[in-house]
Amino acid sequence: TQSTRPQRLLNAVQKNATRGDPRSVVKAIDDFCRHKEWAMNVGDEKGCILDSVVSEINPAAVLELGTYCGYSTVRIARLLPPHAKLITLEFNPDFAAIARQVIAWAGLEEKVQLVEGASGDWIPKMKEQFGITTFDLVFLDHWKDRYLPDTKLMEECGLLRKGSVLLADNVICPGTPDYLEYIRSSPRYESRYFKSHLEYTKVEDGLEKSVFKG
Ligand SMILES: O=C(NC/C=C/[C@H]1O[C@@H](n2cnc3cncnc32)[C@H](O)[C@@H]1O)c1cc([N+](=O)[O-])cc(O)c1O
Ligand SMILES: [Mg+2]
Repeated sequence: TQSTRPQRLLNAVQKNATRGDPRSVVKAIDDFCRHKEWAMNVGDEKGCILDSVVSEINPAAVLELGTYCGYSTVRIARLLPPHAKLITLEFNPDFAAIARQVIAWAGLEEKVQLVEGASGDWIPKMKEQFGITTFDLVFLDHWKDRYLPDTKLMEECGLLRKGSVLLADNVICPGTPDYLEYIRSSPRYESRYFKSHLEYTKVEDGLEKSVFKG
């Protein structure tokens, strides 16, 4: 049977990265995507901005929307303090299966809870299912038309506190115009755009960092 790109990405990790070494897993995926097959990971350039935001917040509770192959899951989880938790939502079972193996190869299973399902279904269940009060950081990287409805849902479900940070990928390419319009005009957020490039290309893209004011 024909392999899929996520399967070939996992093979590259298992071939080129060292078990238990998250940095080598990140490097193996970036090398694969830069030299073999492009894939929609946040990538190394925007990944450095993601790293700096995670390190600055030092979050205890992180939510990632859209795991895909687990690249940003590994990038974030490798920086988390002990006992911190990253919950990542992925509704495609094939992608979830690959991501679980990438996360395991990095040795980060203890810090990551991968939940198979749709963000719209799971956001309302975060408190009861995982004992979450609020998230310190949310990384949005799923379907771009879901950023706004899911942000409103997180507000309604009381998952954001004064100081919670939303970090959104792809606000330029492919673009999330309705989300940007909302978050930049809302008095409840302080937003800042981090200009960068679409992963592994010279096309402009960037991350929008928004702090919830409560
Ligand atoms: O389309 C992009 N990302 C969408 C990512 C989607 C991923 O999140 C999951 N998902 C979606 N809604 C979900 C709801 N709930 C759970 N998982 C969900 C999908 O199963 C997929 O694994 C994208 C595209 C480009 N690009 O250059 O074209 C570049 C990027 O960096 C991108 O992130
Ligand atoms: Mg993205």
